[in-house]
Amino acid sequence: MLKIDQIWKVFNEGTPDEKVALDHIDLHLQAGDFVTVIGSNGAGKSTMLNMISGALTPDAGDIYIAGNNVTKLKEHERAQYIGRVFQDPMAGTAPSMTIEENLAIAYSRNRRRRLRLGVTKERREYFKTSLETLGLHLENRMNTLVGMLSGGERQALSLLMATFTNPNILLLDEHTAALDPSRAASITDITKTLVEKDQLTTVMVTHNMQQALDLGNRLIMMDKGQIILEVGEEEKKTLTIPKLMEQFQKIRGEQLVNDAALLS
Ligand SMILES: Nc1ncnc2c1ncn2[C@@H]1O[C@H](COP(=O)(O)OP(=O)(O)OP(=O)(O)O)[C@@H](O)[C@H]1O
Repeated sequence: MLKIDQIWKVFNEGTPDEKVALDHIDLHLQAGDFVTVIGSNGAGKSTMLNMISGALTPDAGDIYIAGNNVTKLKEHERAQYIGRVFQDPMAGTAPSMTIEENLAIAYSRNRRRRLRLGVTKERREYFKTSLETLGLHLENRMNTLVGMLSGGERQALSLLMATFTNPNILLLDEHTAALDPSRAASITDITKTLVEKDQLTTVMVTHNMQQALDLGNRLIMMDKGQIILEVGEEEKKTLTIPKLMEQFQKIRGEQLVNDAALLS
């Protein structure tokens, strides 16, 4: 479903600030794979997500989604393949529109040809049922402006909207990092539910190692622009934070930076 083939990206090439952000990255995901991505600050995690979404283009290498080479497609041209939730709860939704209006926009994406008039009631029922799956009672607040919602509620709505079109790839970019622990836990649960419901192929960047272990069937660790560790389904079931730290030490010959967020 997703094939990242020898991606290379350097920022500020030829200047004193030159930085190799991605150093020949390879990643292949089968349909339904859910990979969690961890790594220290500046490892290249966001750059990799930006490559997949088309926000950045690689200097070398190719990206395939559902068998299509999308390397040269601009972000809006590959939006049909991708759902994305950002760290900032304000980023994925329109605050001056109601919950229902936000959902209607997300629902209509990629459905232009299939959209028929006169299904409003049906659609509203679908929105309600979908909102119920979040367990936040937002189905009773369809006419509330999204700007009035808490960060957690907004992030849950962003997740629902990102998955509405059944994207080929769901990108989660530290989407629980800005929330307090209980709201983050709730969004983690909702993520599990929504991804499992549609068996979405998912790439989730997180600084929270426990979350990286709890979610998904695969895990990768990045460092200095490289994928330095890939953990498959079976191994992931028995993986622990100390084991991960040990692996890092073995590969890099140094301790994983003592980053409080990474270890939270
Ligand atoms: N637009 C840019 N211009 C110049 N350098 C950049 C740019 N974007 C990222 N970088 C650099 O590329 C490297 C990888 O950055 P990236 O944001 O992908 O790391 P990350 O793993 O997501 O880090 P963090 O966990 O801190 O968000 C870093 O050294 C960063 O400073």
